[in-house]
Amino acid sequence: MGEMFTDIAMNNMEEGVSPGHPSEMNNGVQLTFKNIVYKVTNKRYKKQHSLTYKMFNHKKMKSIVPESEKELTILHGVSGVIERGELVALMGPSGSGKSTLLDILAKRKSSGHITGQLLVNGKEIGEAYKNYCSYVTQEDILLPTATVEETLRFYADLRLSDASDEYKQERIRAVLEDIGLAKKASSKIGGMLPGGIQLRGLSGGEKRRVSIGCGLVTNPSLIFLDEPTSGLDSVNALVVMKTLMNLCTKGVTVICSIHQPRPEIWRLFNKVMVVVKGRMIYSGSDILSYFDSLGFPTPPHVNPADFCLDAAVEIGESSRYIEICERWQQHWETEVNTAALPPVEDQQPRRIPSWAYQYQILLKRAFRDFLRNPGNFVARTITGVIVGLLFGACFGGLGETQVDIQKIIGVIFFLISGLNLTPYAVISLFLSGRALFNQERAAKIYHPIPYFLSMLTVENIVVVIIAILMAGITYAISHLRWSVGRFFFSMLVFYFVHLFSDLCIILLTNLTGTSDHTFAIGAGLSVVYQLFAGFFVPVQQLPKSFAFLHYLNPLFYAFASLMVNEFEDRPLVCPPEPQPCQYPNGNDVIKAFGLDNWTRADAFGVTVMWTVVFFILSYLALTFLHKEKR
Ligand SMILES: Nc1ncnc2c1ncn2[C@@H]1O[C@H](COP(=O)(O)OP(=O)(O)OP(=O)(O)O)[C@@H](O)[C@H]1O
Repeated sequence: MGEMFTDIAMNNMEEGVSPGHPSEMNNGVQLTFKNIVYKVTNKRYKKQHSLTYKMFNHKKMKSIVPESEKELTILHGVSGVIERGELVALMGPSGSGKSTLLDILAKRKSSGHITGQLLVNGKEIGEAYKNYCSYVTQEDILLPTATVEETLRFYADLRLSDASDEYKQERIRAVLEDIGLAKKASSKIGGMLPGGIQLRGLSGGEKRRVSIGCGLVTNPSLIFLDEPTSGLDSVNALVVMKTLMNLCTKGVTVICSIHQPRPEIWRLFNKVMVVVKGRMIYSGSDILSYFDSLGFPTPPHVNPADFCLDAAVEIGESSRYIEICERWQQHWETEVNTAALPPVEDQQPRRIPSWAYQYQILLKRAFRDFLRNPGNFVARTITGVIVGLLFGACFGGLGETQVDIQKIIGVIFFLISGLNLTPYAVISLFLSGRALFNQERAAKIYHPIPYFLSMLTVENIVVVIIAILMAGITYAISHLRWSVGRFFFSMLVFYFVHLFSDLCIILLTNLTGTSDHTFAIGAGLSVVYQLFAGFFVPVQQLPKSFAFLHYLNPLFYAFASLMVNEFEDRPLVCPPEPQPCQYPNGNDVIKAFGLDNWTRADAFGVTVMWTVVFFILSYLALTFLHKEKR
C-alpha cells in the first residue's frame, strides 16, 4: 500500500491536479485515540420502565430487558493511532460502529456517554480540537442555485469570520485547486430545485468534491469522511479518492469509513482499521498478512477489500471473536509504540461569529437563492393578482344597500380564506431548505435563530407583496369602506392573515417532515378554521359543545377585526318603506355576527398574538424536530 501512495501522488501531479501552495500547507498532526467507549441508553429498557408500560404490561416486565442491559455499549474501548499525512480506511461489517467511531473522532456526537482520550500529537487539547478537524457527510446537500465559489465563500464567511477578505479569497482559490474545480468556480451546483425543476450543474463526483472543499476552507489537519465514494460510479469514486490522497501529500490526515472499495482505491490507503461489533480487530498497513496469521489466507484473484470484509464478518460470527479482539488489544498495548510528534501550540477554540453577522451572511445567500429561483414567487404573485381581479369582477363597486352588505361580508371572508390557502405553495421550498439547514446545523456553522430569521425575512417580502396585491386590488375594485385609515388597517390585517398562515404551514412542515402529511393536516385545519371563522355560522349560533373552537381560530380574530373596521358606525341604506330594513347601521351587522364585544384593535391584537404563537412554535419545531439523525 505504502509504495502505491507515492506513485499515485506523482500521477496526480502529472494529470494536472494542483500540488497546492507551499504557503498554505498544513503542518499536519498525529491523532491518537485511546480506549474509546461509547454507551447509549437502551430504548427498550427505558420503554419498559415508562409509566404506561408499567401500567399495562406489568406482568411481563421482568422477563424482557434485564437491569444489566440498561445501557447498550456501541464501542468497547477502541484505540488507534493515525500518523500525519495518512489516508486511512475505516472498515467493518454493517452496524459494526464505523460511523459512530468517526463521529466521536470528529467530536460530532452529542448524545450518549463517551469516555476515552483523543490526543493531537500526544496532547489533549480540549475544545481547540475542533480547529484541527473537519467532517464531510455522506450526502451532498448543497444549495443548487449557488456556484461552487459562492458555496465555499459561504463556509469561509462563517468559519473564518475573523479573517480578512483577501485571506478568505486566497483560501477559496487554494481549495478550488485542491479539489480540482478551479475551472468550474463559476458553475452552479445544480440539482433538483424545490418544486421539481432540474437545474443543470455539476456531476455527482464534482458535488462530492465541493462537499470536501467546504470542509477544507479552514485548512484542517484532520479530515473525516463518511463513505466518500458511496453513490458514485467507479471513475468518479477514484477521482474523489485521488483528491483526498493529494491532500495527504501535503500533510493532511484523512480518515474515511468505506465499504467495499475497488482495488485501485484500496491501494491508495496507507492504513486500514477494521472494527467488528464495536471492537478494533486490526489497524495497520498489512492486513492481508495479519488475517493470514489468524487463519484467514487470502484466496487468489480476489479483491482484497472484499476479502477483508468477508473475513471480518466471519470473525464477528466465530467463537474466536473475543480471543481475536483481545489479541489485537494486547498487541496494541504492548507493541504499538509510536513516537508522538512535537506537541501542538496552545490554541483558543475558533470564535463563533455573532448572530447578527450570521444573519447577514445567511440573508445574503437566501436572497440570492430567491432571485435565482423566482418561479415560486412569480406563480404565487400572478395567482394573487388574478384572484384579486376575479374577486373585483364578481363584487365590483359595492355600495351600502342591504343587498351589498352580504356581498361585502363575502368579500372579507373569501379574501382571508384565499390568503390562508396561498402558503400551501411553499411546502417544497421549506422542506428543501430544512434538509440543508439540518446538514449545516450538524456542522455547527450557524445558530438556528439567524437561519430562521433570514429565511422568514425573504418569505416576508413575498407575503407583503401577495397580501397587498390580492387584497388591495379586491379592495379597490369592490369599493370596500373608502377611507385611507380603514384601507391601511385592513391591508395590515390581510398581511397578518397571510403571515400566520405561512407560519402555520412552516410549523406543520417542520412537525411532519413530509409534504403529504403537511397537506393532509393543513387542508383539514384550513377547513376547520374557515368553518369557525364566524362567516358561515355566526359565533353565538354555534352549538355549545364546540363553540369554544372559534377562540382557537386565528381566522376568527382576523374576520372580526375586518368586520368591525368595515361596519362600525357606518350608516347603511334601507329599502323604501314598507319593506323591512334588517341593518339600518353597520353596528347592527356587527351585532348580528356576534362581534359587538370586539373593537377592531382588540381583534387585531389577538391576530398578531396568534402570529407570534405560530412564529415561536415553528421555530421550536425547526430546531428540535427532525434533526439529522447523527
Ligand atoms: N444512539 C444510538 N442508540 C442506539 N443504537 C445506536 C446508536 N448509535 C448507534 N447505534 C447502533 O450502533 C451500531 C453501530 O452503528 P454505526 O452506524 O456506527 O455502524 P456502521 O458500522 O457505520 O454501519 P453502516 O456501515 O451500516 O453505516 C448499530 O447497530 C446502531 O444501530
